Amino acid sequence: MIETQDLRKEFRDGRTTKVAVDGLTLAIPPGRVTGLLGLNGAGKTTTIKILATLLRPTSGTVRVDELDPLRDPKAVRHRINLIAGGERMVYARMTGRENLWYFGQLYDVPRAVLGPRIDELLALVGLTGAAGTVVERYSRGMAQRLSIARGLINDPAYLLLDEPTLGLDAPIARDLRRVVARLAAEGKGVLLTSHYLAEVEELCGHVYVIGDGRHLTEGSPAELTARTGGHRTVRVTVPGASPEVEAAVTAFAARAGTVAGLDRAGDGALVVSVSHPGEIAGPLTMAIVGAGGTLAGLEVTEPSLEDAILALNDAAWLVTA
Ligand SMILES: Nc1ncnc2c1ncn2[C@@H]1O[C@H](COP(=O)(O)OP(=O)(O)OP(=O)(O)O)[C@@H](O)[C@H]1O
Repeated sequence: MIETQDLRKEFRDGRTTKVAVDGLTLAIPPGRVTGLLGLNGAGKTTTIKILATLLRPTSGTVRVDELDPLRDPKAVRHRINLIAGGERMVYARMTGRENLWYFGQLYDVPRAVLGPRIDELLALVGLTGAAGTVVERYSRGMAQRLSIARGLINDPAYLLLDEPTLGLDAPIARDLRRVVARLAAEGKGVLLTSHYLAEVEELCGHVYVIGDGRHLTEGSPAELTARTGGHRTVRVTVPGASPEVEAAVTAFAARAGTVAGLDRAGDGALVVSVSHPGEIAGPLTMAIVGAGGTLAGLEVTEPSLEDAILALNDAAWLVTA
């Protein structure tokens, strides 16, 4: 388990002090993808750099399987690895395989282990065929996949992923997500920051939301969405709807404390759309059927984590403004 307690990082620049991380207490257990979310400048990268032993915290503690990175940096570095999507973390003049040899030797991976591990990792990220090609001839997606393999070369127990799919095409990003999910399923602890909330929603079992370096909230993506009062939208199509149906829908929405969207489709069918935090699909359809309408289609869109985070950030602004 990686645990932080009251982590704080200040950057001093002349007379001004910027508090990038302000009292964060986090847990990153094995076997789960843990998300770290926040707007630009929230303190995500600084936190990850502290966990990766690249920055010293101003105060607070970090423990990696009970080890203190300040006292035992070498042992900690053997347990963790960092992959930052925005940065080129491999050498352009070397081939994929040479890069992995190089980084494996930096981590003191025994030669007998390193050879087979490199083959496995190249296969995992789909670069077996390009292993002998110099990286400057790789596409951006290939270089990023090699960075993932590089991040696994020391077989870390914990993987710190800072925007791993940044700028990648959708199919390549999807492949990477599969790799990340598999690694967590196999027992690795993963910390993920990402601007793609759908990615966080798909992968993370638990998410910390931070703003201005401070803890705002945490929970599973579903819990966060529910807690911030996200609205689910119900869309119902009613062919040949009478004015009574329209009136019944409007009255139902008013009783539920919302407003119904009423549109006519090309074929004259009434398309009703109602947003509400509660379970309203059932009562809405009963109101329609009760007024003599028939249903041709029903679609429920769940509230997204994106809505939840935006709501949280608005709330944080209100508190700090
Ligand atoms: N070396 C530094 N010196 C001074 N200020 C810094 C330094 N590094 C980061 N900061 C500041 O600390 C705050 C947090 O930055 P950080 O990069 O951790 O945020 P982030 O959440 O990763 O943002 P982004 O989503 O834009 O990557 C920002 O206000 C940033 O300007």
